[in-house]
Amino acid sequence: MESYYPVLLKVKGRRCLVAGGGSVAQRKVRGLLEAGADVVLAAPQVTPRLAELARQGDIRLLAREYESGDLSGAMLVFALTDQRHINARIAEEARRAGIPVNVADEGEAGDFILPAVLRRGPLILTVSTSGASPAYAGQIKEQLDKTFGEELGVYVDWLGRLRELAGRVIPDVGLRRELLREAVQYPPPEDMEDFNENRFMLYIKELEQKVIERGVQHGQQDNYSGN
Ligand SMILES: C[C@@]1(CC(=O)O)c2cc3[nH]c(cc4nc(cc5[nH]c(cc(n2)[C@H]1CCC(=O)O)[C@@](C)(CC(=O)O)[C@@H]5CCC(=O)O)C(CC(=O)O)=C4CCC(=O)O)c(CCC(=O)O)c3CC(=O)O
Ligand SMILES: NC(=O)C1=CN([C@@H]2O[C@H](COP(=O)(O)OP(=O)(O)OC[C@H]3O[C@@H](n4cnc5c(N)ncnc54)[C@H](O)[C@@H]3O)[C@@H](O)[C@H]2O)C=CC1
Repeated sequence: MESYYPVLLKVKGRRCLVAGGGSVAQRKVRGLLEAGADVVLAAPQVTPRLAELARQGDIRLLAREYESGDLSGAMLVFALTDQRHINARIAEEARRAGIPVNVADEGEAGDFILPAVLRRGPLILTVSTSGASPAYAGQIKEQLDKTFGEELGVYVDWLGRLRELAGRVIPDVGLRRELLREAVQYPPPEDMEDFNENRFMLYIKELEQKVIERGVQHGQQDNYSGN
């Protein structure tokens, strides 16, 4: 079994070439669009949903078989046809062009594989079995879906704003770090929708006070090292 290296890629506005227009392509295109990719899809037949996306202008459809050269200028390539030899040919062309490729019918033949993905605003939970059992990755995602509600997205958004604010108002790196670690010990506040900067400042002050008190207890109030 391969040992894969997980990353989160920035694909916004970047061209991603998808060959194939079946249910697998539909799932992967949805993930690409969620991340703002510029999707070009080559396939003689596509699902109704993919046809609709093309009609709406959300993806560019080349309504024909994949042709050599279609992948030029792409950041990522997806070989998702039901023709094993075609997928292998596309993977070979991508490799020659130095473009990472995902191969649907033989994961290990590609350069990268996709995890099951659950999004809650900026919080992204991903699950992979390294190709051992895609169905199990999907099942764990379903379990996470029940555990992690939509409010987690609001909470993480809020933590992002707290962090941005802390960056502006707390120059001391060590204190800031203590504070931000402390902040995630809090349960999500009930009234996050009523967020305003004053409330935020109160929250930060409260946390800051806690950190300082703890520093005093340990006789380290002037000794935040930032490490
Ligand atoms: C290697 C990988 C490469 C890649 O596609 O990137 C790959 C490869 C293959 N999948 C196959 C089959 C199935 N794939 C799914 C579902 C998903 N497959 C996904 C990823 C991956 N699939 C990568 C590994 C990820 C990992 O292991 O963690 C998910 C997680 C993400 C996504 O696709 O977006 C998505 C779930 C998303 C969700 O639920 O949210 C189901 C379940 C279903 O359809 O309900 C089945 C049938 C049951 C089964 O086989 O388990 C086959 C055999 C094809 C054949 O028989 O011809 C191959 C070929 C091979 O084994 O190499
Ligand atoms: N990686 C994964 O998560 C999974 C992978 N698979 C594999 O992925 C393959 C595709 O699965 P589905 O989408 O369900 O198949 P599908 O049969 O629904 O769709 C196949 C698509 O490939 C297109 N196609 C055929 N020849 C082509 C060519 N020369 N150029 C461009 N497009 C071409 C067809 O027009 C069609 O749109 C399956 O053969 C299977 O081996 C299947 C399930 C999950």
